[in-house]
Amino acid sequence: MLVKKLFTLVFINNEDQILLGLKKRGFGVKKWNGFGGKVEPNETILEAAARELNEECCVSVRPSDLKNIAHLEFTFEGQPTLMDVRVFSTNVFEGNPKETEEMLPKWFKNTEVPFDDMWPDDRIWFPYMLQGKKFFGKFHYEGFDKILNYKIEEIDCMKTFYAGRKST
Ligand SMILES: Nc1[nH]c(=O)nc2c1ncn2[C@H]1C[C@H](O)[C@@H](COP(=O)(O)OP(=O)(O)OP(=O)(O)O)O1
Repeated sequence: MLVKKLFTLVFINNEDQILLGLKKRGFGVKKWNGFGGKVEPNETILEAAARELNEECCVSVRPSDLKNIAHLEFTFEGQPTLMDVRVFSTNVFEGNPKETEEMLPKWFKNTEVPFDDMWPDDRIWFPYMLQGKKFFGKFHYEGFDKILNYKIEEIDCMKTFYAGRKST
């Protein structure tokens, strides 16, 4: 049986730019990605998303300004963990992104996202996000570089999507 672990992933948008961070250590090291991490037992998912963003690049958002735009699931061949990732975005934020021990933040034009240095799945689902669509994606990996199979679908309403799931 798969053990689900809940994560957040936050993207900050500013006109035609998106804020990404180069992960300096741990899971996904040397890859550009949004900001996020595990949800602690004493916080809501939105609080966790805002906290991780602030810890990783010193940008502040109000949890209520975060829009849930997608849900992603990642599994790895031969491993019992399912990474359950809630994806959020917002263009309402405060502060200039600053480098931290975990992340080096940088603004990228929406047309110049560095897919060669990101998770391979990002190339598949970023176009949905950049077009303002809501979506669900499910990716099964061999190791961390090869996608064995995947599924992606557009969603009308995230609330309805979560209501139809057994948990989270
Ligand atoms: N295949 C993938 N594609 C993607 O775009 N983002 C992924 C991904 N797999 C994981 N992520 C994201 C989800 C989450 O935001 C982040 C992983 O979180 P971390 O391991 O950095 O968590 P924490 O910051 O809580 O960890 P520690 O502080 O090191 O305990 O990477």
